[in-house]
Amino acid sequence: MSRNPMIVRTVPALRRALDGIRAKKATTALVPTMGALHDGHVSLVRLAKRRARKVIVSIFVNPTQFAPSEDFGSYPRTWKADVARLAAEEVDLIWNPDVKTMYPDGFATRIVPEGPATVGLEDRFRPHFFGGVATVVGKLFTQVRPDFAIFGEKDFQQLRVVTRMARDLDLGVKVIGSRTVRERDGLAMSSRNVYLSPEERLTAPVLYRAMKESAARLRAGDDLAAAMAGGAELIAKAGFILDYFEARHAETLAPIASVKDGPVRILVAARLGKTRLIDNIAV
Ligand SMILES: Nc1ncnc2c1ncn2[C@@H]1O[C@H](COP(=O)(O)OP(=O)(O)OP(=O)(O)O)[C@@H](O)[C@H]1O
Ligand SMILES: CC(C)(CO)[C@@H](O)C(=O)[O-]
Ligand code: BAL
Repeated sequence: MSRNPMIVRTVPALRRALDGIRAKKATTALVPTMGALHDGHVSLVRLAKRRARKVIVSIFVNPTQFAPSEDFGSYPRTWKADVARLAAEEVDLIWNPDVKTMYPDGFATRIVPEGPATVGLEDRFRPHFFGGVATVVGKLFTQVRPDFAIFGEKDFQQLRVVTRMARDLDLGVKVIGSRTVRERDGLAMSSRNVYLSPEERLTAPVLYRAMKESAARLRAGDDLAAAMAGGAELIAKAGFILDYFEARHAETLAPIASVKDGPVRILVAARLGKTRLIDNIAV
């Protein structure tokens, strides 16, 4: 079955659509995306449907989370295919503002997250990133005012930062994390995977294999530094340029010295040719 979602592009049209939904006292869940949808995004939509009666998906490639040297201009844009996928999932509303709608002339306000979840990892290599994400997600939450918002664990640090922001600013949104969907060979699905050459695509699952190997060593009682160095070496040998390969506390994202320091998550970011991939797993 397939049902065409309503598509809105201006704030007044969004308000009218949401008034209609709220008049029916329906609960709402928002799935923020940058489009180029894949099965990972679809899994978020399906979780949203289980949580709420009405599902809103935003599609907006947010310029403020890209550095000038990054891929904002070339980021994959697949509008028609995205709408077809969301129709097949019977999504109710697509919120698709343009850049001028989100950032009108004179826009001069930013949400700057701080605290342990923002220390290191992505923030070290993309220092502009969480300010851009928090600002746009803060706007999306105030525009849509959903009961729930679904984010993927694939972007684990983002999930933690957004959860904290929603609480800190009393945005009234319950942020829910959804597990990472992988290709059959373990590679985490990502819109940027289309950048990989056929040869790089064969190498890319090494990230997941390295995390699994380090996790197994940690579970077997290996020293944390040694287990992490082993994983990092595998990744470098496969031809990646490693940004980070770290074990952190799964809740606070604080650095840890031993697996006894709490539930542990391994997080990785590495570049293969011109493609930067990130991933993480629980230990
Ligand atoms: N493989 C996946 N499994 C589960 N959720 C995912 C997956 N990939 C992305 N998501 C989630 O989808 C939401 C939208 O992400 P986005 O549109 O940036 O897609 P992406 O595939 O992560 O793209 P990118 O290549 O830019 O990282 C985010 O909450 C993200 O964590
Ligand atoms: C949350 C998000 C939609 C904000 O632009 C983006 O960072 C993403 O797609 O993960
Ligand atoms: N999925 C995270 C969005 C970004 O890398 O810009």
